[in-house]
Amino acid sequence: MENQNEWLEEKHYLEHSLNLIDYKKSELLRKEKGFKENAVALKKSFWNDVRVNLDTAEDVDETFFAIKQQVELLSDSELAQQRAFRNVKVYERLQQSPYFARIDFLQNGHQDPLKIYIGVATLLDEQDENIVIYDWRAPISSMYYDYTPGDATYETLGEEIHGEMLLKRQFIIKNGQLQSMFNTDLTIGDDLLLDILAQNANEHIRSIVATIQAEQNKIIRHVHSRYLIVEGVAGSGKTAVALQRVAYLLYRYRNEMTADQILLITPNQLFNQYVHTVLPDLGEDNMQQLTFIEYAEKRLGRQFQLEYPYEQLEDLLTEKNDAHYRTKLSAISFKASLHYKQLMDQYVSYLSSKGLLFKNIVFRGERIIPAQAITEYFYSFPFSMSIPDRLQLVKEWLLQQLTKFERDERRKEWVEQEAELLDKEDYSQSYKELLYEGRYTENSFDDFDQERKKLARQIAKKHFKPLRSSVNQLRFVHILGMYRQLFDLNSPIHKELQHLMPDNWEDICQQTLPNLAKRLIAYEDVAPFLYLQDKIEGQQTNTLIRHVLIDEAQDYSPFQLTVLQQLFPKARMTILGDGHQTIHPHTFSNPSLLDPQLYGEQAEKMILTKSYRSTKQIIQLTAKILNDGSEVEAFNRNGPEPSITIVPNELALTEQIIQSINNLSTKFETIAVICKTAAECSAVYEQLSTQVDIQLINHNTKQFKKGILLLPAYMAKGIEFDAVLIYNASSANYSRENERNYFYTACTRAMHELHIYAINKLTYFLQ
Ligand SMILES: Nc1ncnc2c1ncn2[C@@H]1O[C@H](COP(=O)(O)OP(=O)(O)OP(=O)(O)O)[C@@H](O)[C@H]1O
Repeated sequence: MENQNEWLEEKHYLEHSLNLIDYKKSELLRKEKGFKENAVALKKSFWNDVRVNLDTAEDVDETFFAIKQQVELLSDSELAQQRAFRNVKVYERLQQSPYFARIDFLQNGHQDPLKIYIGVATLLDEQDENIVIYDWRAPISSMYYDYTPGDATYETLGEEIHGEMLLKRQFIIKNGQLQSMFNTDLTIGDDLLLDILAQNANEHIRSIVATIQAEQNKIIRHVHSRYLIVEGVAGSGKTAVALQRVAYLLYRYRNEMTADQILLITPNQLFNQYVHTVLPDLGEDNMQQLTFIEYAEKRLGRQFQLEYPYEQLEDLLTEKNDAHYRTKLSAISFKASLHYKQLMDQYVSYLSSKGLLFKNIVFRGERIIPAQAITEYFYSFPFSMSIPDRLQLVKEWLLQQLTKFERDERRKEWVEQEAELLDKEDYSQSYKELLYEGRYTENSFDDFDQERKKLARQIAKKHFKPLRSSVNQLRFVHILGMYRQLFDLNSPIHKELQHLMPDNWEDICQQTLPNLAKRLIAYEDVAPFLYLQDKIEGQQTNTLIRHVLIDEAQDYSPFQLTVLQQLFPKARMTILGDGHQTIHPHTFSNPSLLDPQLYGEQAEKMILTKSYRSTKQIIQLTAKILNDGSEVEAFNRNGPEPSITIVPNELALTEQIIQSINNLSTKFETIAVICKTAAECSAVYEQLSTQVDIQLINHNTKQFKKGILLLPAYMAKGIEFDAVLIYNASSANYSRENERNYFYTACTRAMHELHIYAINKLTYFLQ
């Protein structure tokens, strides 16, 4: 009976909330309509309300301010309309499921407990006085995630509030209907979590707002240190937590920070799509998302060809020759290290007094300012001036020189010839300009002369424009030449910096120079190249970004971190990763971004040891791959034992895989066949695509649909699937110790079932 009463009481509260949401939404729609009409009216009457008078300087000022005022009115009105529109969307979301939990809290010293209903946004009553639903990010809501009924505390405005949690209740509300509710003694009801984790995989990661775990809640709400490092085992919710954290920061700093001031650095475009729906689901605008190589492309892509991270990986994973493999690996590791940064710093200080390289300035095939002259001018300034400051002066000087050259060119024959070839339009344009300048009188003797001069000026200016623009962009500085110079064993720099170079520097030079000769910047050279460019041309910064989150941080090098720190000097950072999933070679034998020592005293580290993605059986098997005694705590969810099948040849392997896909398709929506490389995927696709409907995923894929997928392990990074089939985990295919993490990453993508196949002999990672 008591239960029946509680059910009715909750149904009543839900009804009341839904009515209130309806009322608030219609009020807002009414207001939004008003804002819209206002904006339209303002646009219509814009010029009626502005008296344009440009007679005197005062009139110009007055006109300017009148226009400015109108623009401000219009943008206020449009902003209010946008805000209202966004809030309507929030109400629409609340209409589906207004809240997911309730806690009753009796604060020490108070008489009556407070009933706190928790949802994805705040809902106030008609008078906007009382809170009907609390936002999950409100300080008081924190207790839902942190405590079981009993003593509970939360912090608000720097003060700790103590009391007792009398009730903790969870609801499942769908389409505005109360479907179930249950009181719980556990921090977050295991049953609800189990239910959620047992669901099928999705094309997008889901919001975990109703089931955030206490250890995750700490990360989401942490605001004290500049750098927050989160090291968590595979499937522990790092990505999910990162997204909830963004939503939390947007709420907590709602008057100071907007979504476009937060940047999530991701491994690839596929991952970008995988995560991009969570914030809108939580009622927030999306943050910016960027991959490191995309940033580098923006800076260097027009002048150079860049090697992409997947290309570097493919290259190494397919390298059969052990000696080549070792050399490549050691070059990559060194270039990712802070030793290399030190070498680069020394190099830059060397360049301050000699060795800076410039390009000749060439006009119409003729060298008009030789590089040597630029060098002399540059080094005529005191060495105490920074290189970027001196370059600014060189730039000004070059622009002046170009003005002189431009003036001389006007009198040259090629200009006259070009003037004769001009069409009517150019003539009439120059005629109009002369009239405007008052130099064309229509009855003066020198009108023709004036026009000729004007055209000559125009032609010369047009031809010098690209040159000016490249001088303005400091293109006369030969960054590639200077980077190349570093690897020239005959250059004096080699002697100067030899003490900072590793023993195999000669091998490194041999590997690097052919690429640079082709204007190809290898992935391991990208961050150092950008670093050198910034040291010479001046630091590029983005001070707008206030928070940077780096997901899969184990795959970034210390050098890349330096570049990012310098690029975003005002940003705090959340760095999330798992050392066991390090797959990019530049991070081998370098300090990990998950090491707080890289950041000094401003860093705090939190650890997540429990995995939520996979069944207990999958976690037990994948933990064996690690082979270093690390513990992965499994959430208690059971499923079938993973299988390991050894087959004699490729034909048998294809048969087995097809059979398995057919079986699994009856239970699951997303099944992934994971190969080692894209090259292997292409070959397998040939065999499988004739028999099953399979999507081949490669580095160009931006989105995947539910179904059967075929992809290399590095593309599966950060993503998960109902069932995973590992294609050929043979000892021949996975034989290098460096590939252990790679193999682990592939296997840990499975949520419910994992099936491993190998030709002849299983990789020793699983023996
Ligand atoms: N508190 C939670 N409630 C519900 N689901 C959760 C929770 N925490 C994690 N999950 C689920 O566990 C799965 C793994 O989460 P996520 O991808 O964020 O883990 P990860 O640590 O980033 O994994 P990896 O490092 O292996 O890529 C996701 O399906 C996520 O929704």
